[in-house]
Amino acid sequence: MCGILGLLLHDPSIDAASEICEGLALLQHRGQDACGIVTCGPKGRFYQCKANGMVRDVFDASAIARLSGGMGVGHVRYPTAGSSNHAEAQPFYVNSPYGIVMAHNGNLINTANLLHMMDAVAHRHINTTSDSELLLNIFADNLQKTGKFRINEEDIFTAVGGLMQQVKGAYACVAMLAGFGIIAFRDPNGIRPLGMGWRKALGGGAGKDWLFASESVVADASGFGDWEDVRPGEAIIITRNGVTRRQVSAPATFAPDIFEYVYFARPDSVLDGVSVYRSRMAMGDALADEVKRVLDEHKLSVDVVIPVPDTSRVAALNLAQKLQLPYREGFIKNRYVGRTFIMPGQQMRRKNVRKKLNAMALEFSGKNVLIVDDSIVRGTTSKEIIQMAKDVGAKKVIVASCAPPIRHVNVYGIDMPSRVELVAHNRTPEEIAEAIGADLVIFQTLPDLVASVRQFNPALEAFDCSVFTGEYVTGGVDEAYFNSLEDLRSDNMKRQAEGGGLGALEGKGGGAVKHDQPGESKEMAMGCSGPMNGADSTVGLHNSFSLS
Ligand SMILES: O=P(O)(O)OC[C@H]1O[C@H](OP(=O)(O)OP(=O)(O)O)[C@H](O)[C@@H]1O
Ligand SMILES: NC(=O)CC[C@H](N)C(=O)O
Ligand SMILES: [Mg+2]
Repeated sequence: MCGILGLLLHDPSIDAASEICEGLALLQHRGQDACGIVTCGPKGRFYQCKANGMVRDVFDASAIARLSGGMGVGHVRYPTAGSSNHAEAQPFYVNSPYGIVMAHNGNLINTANLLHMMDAVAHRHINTTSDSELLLNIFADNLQKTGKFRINEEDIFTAVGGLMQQVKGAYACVAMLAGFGIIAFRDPNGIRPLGMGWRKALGGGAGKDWLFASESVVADASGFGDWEDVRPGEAIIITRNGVTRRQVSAPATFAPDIFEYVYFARPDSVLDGVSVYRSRMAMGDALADEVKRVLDEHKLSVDVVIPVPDTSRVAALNLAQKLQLPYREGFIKNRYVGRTFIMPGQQMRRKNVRKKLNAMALEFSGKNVLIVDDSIVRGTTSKEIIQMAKDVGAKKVIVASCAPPIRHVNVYGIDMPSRVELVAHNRTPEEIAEAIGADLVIFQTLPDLVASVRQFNPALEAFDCSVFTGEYVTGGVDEAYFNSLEDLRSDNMKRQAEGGGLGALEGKGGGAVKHDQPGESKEMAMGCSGPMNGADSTVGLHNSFSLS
């Protein structure tokens, strides 16, 4: 899950970079691997800074000062395709037919066909294994087909409409056209979130500043109001002359990813008309009923409810209140360690659970504890914390999950590529309990989870629940696809790829990408030096491209 952001200030003499940076920090929970900002300054010149790392590490005051211009696009990355190499940090840039940059949240599922098309038909070079670079090139190719020296809104809508017919998968995108404006669009199923808001222009006057962001929390923090969601299959263009929007794809089932509400989004965000916070409260209420039923069935009682910081707190508190049980913060979190689930390797994830959480003996010792988490995916967190609870004297450890068992891979922007890594895959709840060392595991039912979200916006027809059901709303996902995904992205393969250099991952990336040209590593091509970039090679990826 990545975070994307686009900002257009009415007054081009005010730099947008510092606000984009603050906004990205608010989206940090969506991606911790890499981040980037590209701004567009006078004469349509782009300025870029992107690298691996968290927002606070990549952008210091001098980096921000170099990012000139009153509009820009930003990204925080959690890789789901390609590699973690900094060459795949976003936004991506192409210089033909116009200067275009793009930030993408989601994951494409027909990349092999698209790569072939880019190579054999469009003759465009894709320099990384990122599906997002591919997506940008498809957009650019569609613009190129207009054959125009200068394009207009109509051409852009046509290009995005064409892209929506060519591309399968999940994509919420914010693009920027040099000297023109910002374009946002969302796939026809609206799988990944994206919204927009405006405020009175900084610097006064009658104009408006415009913001696009993955989550509404960014708008709250920077004074943007009238937040509304980009509609599935819609494209919106913002220039300094105003807003134009168009439904560019035929209607499809609107199916936002329910896992956004379970885990990904911040509780203070509102996505597609549903407060994430309220939905998590409802998840806690519904789970309380299921917990009561199962405990009665097993003739078990619980002394205390303990959340797993951070995400499960909201639900756990409601659950405890409904069951009239004490709620205690038995695990204390080191606030300086990020989210573990979105870390890239299993070893790192396991080590970080221990670094991040500490069990307080006084809340566990001699008690039957009910630990509540939002989800159990690989079981990394639950396995470690159950052991920690037992080490400090818990009598019985029962785990309750706000989400049903996750038995299927995610292909839409969450890095769950391998069935065998999922602790619930091919296991019954009893077997899951055994695998993670719990005395009992209790899962939310899928109808209860769906109702917890939908009750706040009955207009939502459906949700992407593929990780629970194995049903994929876009189609185009079959056994062969799962096998190839597993071959490419399972933890095992990632480890081997790290050991064997980038080639190991890239070799499977699809026929069109020519990674094996002698003497040209990906890093050289996209990194700090070389013909495309400007000066400043010593400071990482800060540079500017001249469009003249
Ligand atoms: O079964 P697993 O593979 O361990 O994945 C599930 C866990 O990972 C997430 O926590 P994370 O630490 O990423 O973030 P949080 O602090 O927001 O809860 C999630 O909230 C669960 O606790
Ligand atoms: N999680 C995401 O949205 C990832 C975006 C894109 N697929 C990447 O790997 O960079
Ligand atoms: Mg957690």
